[in-house]
Amino acid sequence: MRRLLFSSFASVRSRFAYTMASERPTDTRPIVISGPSGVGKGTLYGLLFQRYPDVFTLSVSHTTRGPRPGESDGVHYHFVTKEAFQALKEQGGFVESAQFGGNFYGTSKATIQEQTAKNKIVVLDIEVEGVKQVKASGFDARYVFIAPPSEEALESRLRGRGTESEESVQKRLKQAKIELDASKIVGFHDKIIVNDDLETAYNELKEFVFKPSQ
Ligand SMILES: Nc1ncnc2c1ncn2[C@@H]1O[C@H](COP(=O)(O)OP(=O)(O)OP(=O)(O)O)[C@@H](O)[C@H]1O
Repeated sequence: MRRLLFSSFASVRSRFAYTMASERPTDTRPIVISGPSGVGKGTLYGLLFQRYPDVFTLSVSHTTRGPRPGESDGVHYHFVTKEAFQALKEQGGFVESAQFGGNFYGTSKATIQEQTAKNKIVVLDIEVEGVKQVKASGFDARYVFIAPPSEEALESRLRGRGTESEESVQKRLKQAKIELDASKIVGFHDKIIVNDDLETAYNELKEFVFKPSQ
């Protein structure tokens, strides 16, 4: 859902001491993070990026929508035409792609390879359908699901963020049920983190990410 909104984590980040660390995980596979909108995915990986700026990076998606003011090509998105998107899709160039509101979005294999070549661990923030596609593509990654402590907490975070219309809140809560159902499939995710207390959830994420590869 990052595609709809790159979340602000300023309000919660002030609760943390700002420390930049230099360790690197030994497992450098991309990390796919999913979970319902408003659960705190962006907040959690935002903290990881803030503390390990040289280690992690968010995958830059392709989109056929036009840039919004302040967005630059290659930074916020790779802005492409529908024809170019379709051509890349036909060549099997995406690990996942989807359509929202008449526009196409996708994560290209080349983008992940380029970011990995820059010695970065790539984080993908995608919805459950995308996660299924990434898995089906045989792409080697680690899968993390961020769960809310309760449906009520999720609704209150979504409303508290102050970014959604009532219609959008309802749409996201409906989609949340689909995301939560996927989290119940045994083995679908490598790690499920309940984002109740932020610091505890962040530490769980960090611990998982830095867990030595088996
Ligand atoms: N543990 C927490 N306790 C209380 N509030 C939290 C916690 N984690 C995040 N929040 C708040 O919840 C709101 C939603 O968080 P965030 O925007 O990171 O969610 P998201 O999962 O990235 O959503 P989207 O998928 O829509 O981008 C934000 O206002 C954030 O500050």
